[in-house]
Amino acid sequence: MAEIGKARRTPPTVIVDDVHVVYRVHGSGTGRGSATSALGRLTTRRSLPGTREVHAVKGVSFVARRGEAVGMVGTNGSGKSTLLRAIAGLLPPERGRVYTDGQPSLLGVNAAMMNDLSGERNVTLGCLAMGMTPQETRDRYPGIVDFSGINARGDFIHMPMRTYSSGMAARLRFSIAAAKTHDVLLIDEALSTGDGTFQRRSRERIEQLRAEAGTVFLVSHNSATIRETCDRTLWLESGVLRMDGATDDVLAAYEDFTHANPAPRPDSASRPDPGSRTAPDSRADPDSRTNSASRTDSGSGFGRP
Ligand SMILES: Nc1ncnc2c1ncn2[C@@H]1O[C@H](COP(=O)(O)OP(=O)(O)OP(=O)(O)O)[C@@H](O)[C@H]1O
Repeated sequence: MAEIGKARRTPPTVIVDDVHVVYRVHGSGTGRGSATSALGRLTTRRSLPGTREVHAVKGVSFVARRGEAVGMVGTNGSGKSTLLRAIAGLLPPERGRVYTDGQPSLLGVNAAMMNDLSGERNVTLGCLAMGMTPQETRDRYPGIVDFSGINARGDFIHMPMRTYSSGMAARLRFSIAAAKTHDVLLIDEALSTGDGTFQRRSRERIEQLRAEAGTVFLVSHNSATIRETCDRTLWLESGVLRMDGATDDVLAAYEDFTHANPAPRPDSASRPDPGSRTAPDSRADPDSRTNSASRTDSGSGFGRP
């Protein structure tokens, strides 16, 4: 477990101890089965015949400390988002434990917002959901709208969110989440959306959040973003933590790896590496997925949503 320089002296905020996360994908079996047989499987914890398991995170351990911004890199399907969700307490580990000091907040580009409601209503709901009082919500509202830049080209904040571009929606989501000081803020690719100006503002806000004693995790495929934001980086590959260290060292090793192992071209998609990727159809149908929840071993520090 690598720990970086001066951060070693500050208290830990996240301890990930030998965490494994397994997805169970149902739907490749032949019939639906009876209620009695389903009940039997529940009580004996046997899987449905035809259930596929995806071992997305395999024995990952590390400690993150107050004031650190930790990048997370890895090729597609390497387990970065899954690990973030496990740290956020949204996916129970199959094995191992996650301990957090304070409430982790996951900010992903897919975080739920109400598309039929206006940006304004979403800001209010988001602030209340993060635990702000109605008065705090009213006080922060103008700052959030300003930060997002949503109104730069007209009065979009009063329009339904479904009229926003994906970049605008991501900016508003980031602005809502960044309005609060988080103990542990988990950001999944949020900075890669939005224009250059917004990305710069986001980086500055992450710096402030760090200074305000939080810990920030940032998943991104953009090495420049990771380099500018994080001084420590974790590299995940096929669910395994391959490297944990200073960002420059980890990115150099990761970039060597991706040059030596370029991503498969679309015409070779018919020959996937069965060890590293799930068949695409298992991600396509949300109803066919069940997250492994047979055993919840996560630490007591979690506030479950
Ligand atoms: N809900 C799910 N059900 C089944 N398998 C899943 C689910 N979500 C992710 N997976 C699988 O788990 C593995 C890790 O996926 P994950 O999304 O964590 O990777 P990632 O590193 O974030 O990928 P990317 O960089 O493409 O966003 C992949 O094999 C993926 O297909």
